Amino acid sequence: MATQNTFPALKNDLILRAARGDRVEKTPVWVMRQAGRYLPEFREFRKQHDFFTICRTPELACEVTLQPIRRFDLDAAIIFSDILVIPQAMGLTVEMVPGKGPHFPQPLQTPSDLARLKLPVDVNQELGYVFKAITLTRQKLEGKVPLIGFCGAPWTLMSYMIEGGGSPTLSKSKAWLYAHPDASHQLLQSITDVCVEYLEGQVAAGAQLLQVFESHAGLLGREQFLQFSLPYLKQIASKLKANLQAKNLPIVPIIVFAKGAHYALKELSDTEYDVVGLDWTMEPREARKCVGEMVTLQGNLDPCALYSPKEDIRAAVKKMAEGFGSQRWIANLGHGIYPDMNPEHLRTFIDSVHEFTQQEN
Ligand SMILES: Cc1c2[nH]c(c1CCC(=O)O)Cc1[nH]c(c(CCC(=O)O)c1C)Cc1[nH]c(c(CCC(=O)O)c1C)Cc1[nH]c(c(CCC(=O)O)c1C)C2
Repeated sequence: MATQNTFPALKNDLILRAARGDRVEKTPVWVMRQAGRYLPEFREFRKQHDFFTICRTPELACEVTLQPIRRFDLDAAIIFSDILVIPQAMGLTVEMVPGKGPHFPQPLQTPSDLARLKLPVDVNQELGYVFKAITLTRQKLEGKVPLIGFCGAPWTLMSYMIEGGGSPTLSKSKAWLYAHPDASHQLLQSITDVCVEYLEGQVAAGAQLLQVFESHAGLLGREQFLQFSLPYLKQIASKLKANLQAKNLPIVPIIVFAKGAHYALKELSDTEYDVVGLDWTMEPREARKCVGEMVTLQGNLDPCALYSPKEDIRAAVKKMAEGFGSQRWIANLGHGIYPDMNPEHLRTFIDSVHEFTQQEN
């Protein structure tokens, strides 16, 4: 059974308090894709190392995770990895094509292809490299900020496994939902089982907060989301928390980020997730009215707002802070930061969150 390592004492627990709904003296902030191509030091590093080699080598993944923490006053680190390590663990080949993104040379085409998946997955064997990276990074962070672990949600991973890469319509994977609902549920359940064990392993390795990325929720309508996404998201949170408790591991807070699922915000808040992430299309006050007071919200500045001059970024952050209020909020962008963004504009975003949310006493 997994046992917890000992780690340096945590000096900044703002994000953990905000996630649990405890009082904070200022709003914590982190940014999706904060370790990545917009940083010149990451681009330099990538010239020397292949993407999945970085993910699979704990020392390299740790170094890249720490890059944004050295530069900015962030309140959390997120382990460098990718959501597509789960499809790899299930036996599919995934390549990262520079400048293009992920590519599956042999995606799933028909339900008979499910037989190609290597099931059940031995998570420790296939994904143990992520656990090692987490443990090393937690040590190297020296308690400066908490470390976030993550995974892709079942529908988002299923869609990559069928589309074979990014797709503007997801028409092939959505076709499965309508033409092969039973095979779709079978695949979604297999992915869910891996997600639960994978997140548990991340906590055992030292992750202090988790995020589940349902990046492709927006292309599902409400009906399809309630049928093919939400039940699996719910299963992940409830089974994970039960397993953590049974194994005497820390019951860490979990964030669900279902991009584009404005149509199911209430349902998302009625789950065992502690935090609901918002994309930039949702209005903070409306979202708060919809979800009530018992859940923390995360988000949600339009990432493209970082293209504006610094003064406008500050004004946008001030407005966002007024909308969310001072408690039960984790500041973030409404999706990941883009590769061509100026890191100094990200600094303005981070510093103005702290400036505008600092409490008097
Ligand atoms: C959390 C995370 C992810 N990827 C990376 C991280 C690292 C940690 C961090 O956030 O800093 C590194 C991470 N992952 C990738 C990169 C760039 C690859 C490179 O360096 O060449 C980086 C830094 C590659 C990647 N991997 C993926 C894409 C998107 C492709 C598409 O358009 O469909 C891309 C471009 C899949 C992916 N990967 C991820 C998501 C969920 C978040 C989101 O919605 O953006 C998704 C959808 C999650």
